[in-house]
Amino acid sequence: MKKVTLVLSDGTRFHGKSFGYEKPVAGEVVFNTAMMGYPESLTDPSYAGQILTFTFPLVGNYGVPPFTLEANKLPSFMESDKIYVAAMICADYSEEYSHWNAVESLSDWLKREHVPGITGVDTRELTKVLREHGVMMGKILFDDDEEVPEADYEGVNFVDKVSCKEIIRYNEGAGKKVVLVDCGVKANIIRCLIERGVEVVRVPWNYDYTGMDFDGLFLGNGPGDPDMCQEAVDVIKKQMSMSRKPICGICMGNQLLSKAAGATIYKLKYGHRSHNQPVRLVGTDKCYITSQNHGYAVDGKTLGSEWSELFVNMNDGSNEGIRHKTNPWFTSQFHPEACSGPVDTMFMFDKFIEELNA
Ligand SMILES: NC(=O)CC[C@H](N)C(=O)O
Repeated sequence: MKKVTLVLSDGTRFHGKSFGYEKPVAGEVVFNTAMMGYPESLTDPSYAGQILTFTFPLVGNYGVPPFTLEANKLPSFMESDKIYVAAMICADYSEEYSHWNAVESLSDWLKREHVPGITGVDTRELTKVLREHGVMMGKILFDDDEEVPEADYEGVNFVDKVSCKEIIRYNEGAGKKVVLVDCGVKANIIRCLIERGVEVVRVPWNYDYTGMDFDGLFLGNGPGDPDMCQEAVDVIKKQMSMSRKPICGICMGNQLLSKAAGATIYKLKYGHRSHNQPVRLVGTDKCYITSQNHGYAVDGKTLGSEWSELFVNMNDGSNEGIRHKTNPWFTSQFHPEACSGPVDTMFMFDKFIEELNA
């Protein structure tokens, strides 16, 4: 295994060994504390532009599932059609694997998709650095004097890079029609809607759907800074001024609806990326354990007077969703579709379908 170095923007260096594709890359270095789910995380388009550190030490031991498509054309085991992270980092890569659906090793997959992977890194120390300093840009170098393509995270419109370019329809003629705004949507969000018997019309992130014939609007997840997506916010505002059709949003969807509701966005120090984020349903003592992957947050205090917070994070008090006081418009910052992670908040989809049929 070739030696490789991660250099953070503050100059901190971490050394490890390469087990993926060998090319220098740069990206925002983030960490996820989940214990499993690397096929789903690596293919989650919300990680575009980021170097993902897995804090759970052992990675690769259950291999990689095949890229097969279901009848509805969604990938059976992945969250999209390819790996979106710029690179991945772990402490102890296992080339040996065992799992009922594994067809290749993580190393072979990364190499085939031209994505670097580093093992042997002290990921506890790296995570401490990121927690204390906040997330930072980083470079992965195979030789010390290597030229790395320049990369930025802030100020880049990653959504435009990963969104579909044309309308895609699922479950045509099924019944109620849902417009799904694709900011980089995960497959399981689409699957959760299809399973509930609706037709899904997936549109590009900046598409003006307000003139279309549909019953409800769904705003999906996506990478990068929501402030880069003003075009999407303007269409949401237009839609809200025209009708009170149900609207639901997840993650980036929460941020975009909140912006349309007048709220401002700020960057979290090191984000929420894990399977065990506790959120409280506002006005109750009910707490849910949720799957999350986000670096930005809604400032709940800046929401318009017609809106209130729906969920708050029990670790840091940050916003985890909003609701309109009279119209069926609501969101979550967490991922009710899981994939991977706990499925305790699937009721978000049921609630949306209930509103469609109300
Ligand atoms: N998963 C998402 O939709 C993430 C939203 C946004 N890119 C953030 O980091 O906050």
